Amino acid sequence: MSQTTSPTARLMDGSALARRLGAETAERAAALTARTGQAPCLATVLVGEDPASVTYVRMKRNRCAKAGIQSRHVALPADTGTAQLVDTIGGLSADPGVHGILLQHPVGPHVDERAAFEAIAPEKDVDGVTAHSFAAMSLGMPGFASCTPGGIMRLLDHYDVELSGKHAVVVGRSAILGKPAGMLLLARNATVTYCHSRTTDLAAHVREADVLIAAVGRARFLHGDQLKPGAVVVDAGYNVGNVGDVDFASAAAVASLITPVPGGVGPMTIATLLAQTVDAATRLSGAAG
Ligand SMILES: NC(=O)C1=CN([C@@H]2O[C@H](COP(=O)(O)OP(=O)(O)OC[C@H]3O[C@@H](n4cnc5c(N)ncnc54)[C@H](OP(=O)(O)O)[C@@H]3O)[C@@H](O)[C@H]2O)C=CC1
Ligand SMILES: Nc1nc(=O)c2c([nH]1)NC[C@@H]1CN(c3ccc(C(=O)N[C@@H](CCC(=O)O)C(=O)O)cc3)C=[N+]21
Repeated sequence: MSQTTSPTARLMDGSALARRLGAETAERAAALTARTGQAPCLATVLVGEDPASVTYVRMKRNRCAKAGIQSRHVALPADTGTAQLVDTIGGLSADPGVHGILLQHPVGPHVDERAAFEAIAPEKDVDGVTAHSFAAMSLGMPGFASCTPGGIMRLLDHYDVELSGKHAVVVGRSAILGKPAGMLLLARNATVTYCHSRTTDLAAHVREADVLIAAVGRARFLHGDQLKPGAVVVDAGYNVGNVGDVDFASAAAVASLITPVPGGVGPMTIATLLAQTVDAATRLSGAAG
């Protein structure tokens, strides 16, 4: 064994864990369909034709099909206004054939995305984007977790990452990622620091992180030389060219555990969405778990 080999972090394999969770979800979907005669159904709503968004939604629908979950796609033109979008989502909220609703973010600057999210009935908010879901999650009440943060927590738990008393630093504070990720870590007794575009001396905060969540949306924004040795690094970034927010090679030499991109947080997001869709369908059908 060479003394000069740099320590290499263990990978947190999101693809493998997502496959396991997916198989479990497929079993639950099949059992529910057999019991009720109706398969769980996820409605996906996409405004415009942004190529990345089109791809994500297609991935989600393919994954649904594999798990025995029906999906219903609603494609709206790019110039759809807030009122029309709210109306469409309101219709899906009231439709008994739909159990979960996903509005793909972002919807474009001319639409009030918050208003559109709030048109999702809380019991169908399987993507965990409504104020109701955020509050429930933050207060430890029953409800759907925001999918990406929920997937991150499943991954951290699977790899037995201790969170209590640890310093978790979340870089990013968006409504569907950074902010709820911090709330879930806080609920698990981590000491949480949020960093964002107005943070002064980001590097000083990042250096103190036992657990680092990168949710910035800038390719290779964070590097190994900024990390505390042995840190657990979760890269939620998914940027053009399929690269994360963390420079993987340099970070893997310093971290104890790290998520790859692709193959880390992304698959866990979709697996969480599907699991929560079956949860919603189970509750809405009145069938026992
Ligand atoms: N794998 C998955 O399932 C998912 C991946 N993503 C990926 O995660 C990344 C983030 O997405 P999302 O949260 O939606 O992005 P947003 O653009 O909504 O948020 C980015 C956040 O990063 C902060 N930020 C931007 N620049 C800096 C900087 N220089 N220093 C510190 N903070 C900064 C912003 O701060 P401020 O608030 O001050 O503007 C903001 O809070 C993207 O790469 C996206 O593709 C997103 C969702 C799911
Ligand atoms: N309301 C809403 N909810 C979201 O959860 C949401 C959203 N809007 N808008 C866009 C982002 C992005 N996102 C991804 C999900 C999975 C992968 C994923 O599975 N990626 C694979 C690679 C897939 C491939 O490119 O082949 C991986 O990382 O291994 C990536 C990105 C969810 N988002």
